[in-house]
Amino acid sequence: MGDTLLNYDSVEISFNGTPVVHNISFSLRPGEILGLVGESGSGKSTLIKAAMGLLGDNGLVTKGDITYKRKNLVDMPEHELRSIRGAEIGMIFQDAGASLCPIRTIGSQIYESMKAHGKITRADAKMRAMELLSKLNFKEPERVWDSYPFEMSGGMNQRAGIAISMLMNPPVLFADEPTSALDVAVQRQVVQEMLHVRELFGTAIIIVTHDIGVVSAMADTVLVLQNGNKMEYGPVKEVLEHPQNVYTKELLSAVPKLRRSQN
Ligand SMILES: Nc1ncnc2c1ncn2[C@@H]1O[C@H](COP(=O)(O)OP(=O)(O)OP(=O)(O)O)[C@@H](O)[C@H]1O
Repeated sequence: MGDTLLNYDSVEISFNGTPVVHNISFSLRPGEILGLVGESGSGKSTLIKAAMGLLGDNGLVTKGDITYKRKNLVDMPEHELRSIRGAEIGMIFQDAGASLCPIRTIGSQIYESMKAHGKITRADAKMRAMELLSKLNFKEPERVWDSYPFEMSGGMNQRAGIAISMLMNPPVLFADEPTSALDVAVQRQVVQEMLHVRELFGTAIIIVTHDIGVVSAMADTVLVLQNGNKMEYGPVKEVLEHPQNVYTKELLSAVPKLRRSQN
């Protein structure tokens, strides 16, 4: 697996000494989109938080390794992890609007986050942001820059959140339930934007979702989790068309909301 970017090898994660994620292995190649699916509490968020060193005080990777570009993230000191987060591995969450500061414009927040990663003037930050927002087909990039989060719809905030996380051009993007707070039409726009990001920048994406429809619309590979255990893992077509176990079949019985053919 020469060109693997991110690799989970026999990972166990525990909270307060009790394992909640068991023996999980998978890998992510440049430009690959992996769907991480499973019901609430199955360990999806915990798996991606572990790579970022965001498990909190009582959470720990108790077995196995998580490597990014061959560096082990599991025992990496916090100051090194900080330089990985954002610049190497970008993150977007369920509700970008809520994670944006309500009393500052999107433009100020973009400028702040770019300044945190290196010296840049406000004018240069704005230029880079305008360029990126245009590439991602935002109709009025200037308006996004000048808006407060409450002035934009949930879908626009989510799309802006994705664009902001791409300003550093990270090779990997973690998207934790990025569509679940949105209605179906807007979900489709967010899925389109993530596909566009992959197309433009070759970004590898792990999308955490409980929506098999989102997985079938955008993922190349899928990992199905139940109670912290790997139920299935493989190419999306194979897993969705020929699920091997009852749990996956049950998940699939929910009507997919999005399909590749509708995009
Ligand atoms: N900080 C924590 N302290 C203790 N237990 C935790 C903590 N965070 C998660 N857990 C436990 O780890 C398990 C996996 O949780 P996790 O949030 O990763 O699931 P999930 O699949 O992402 O669920 P959801 O879809 O609801 O976000 C659950 O049993 C949860 O209770």
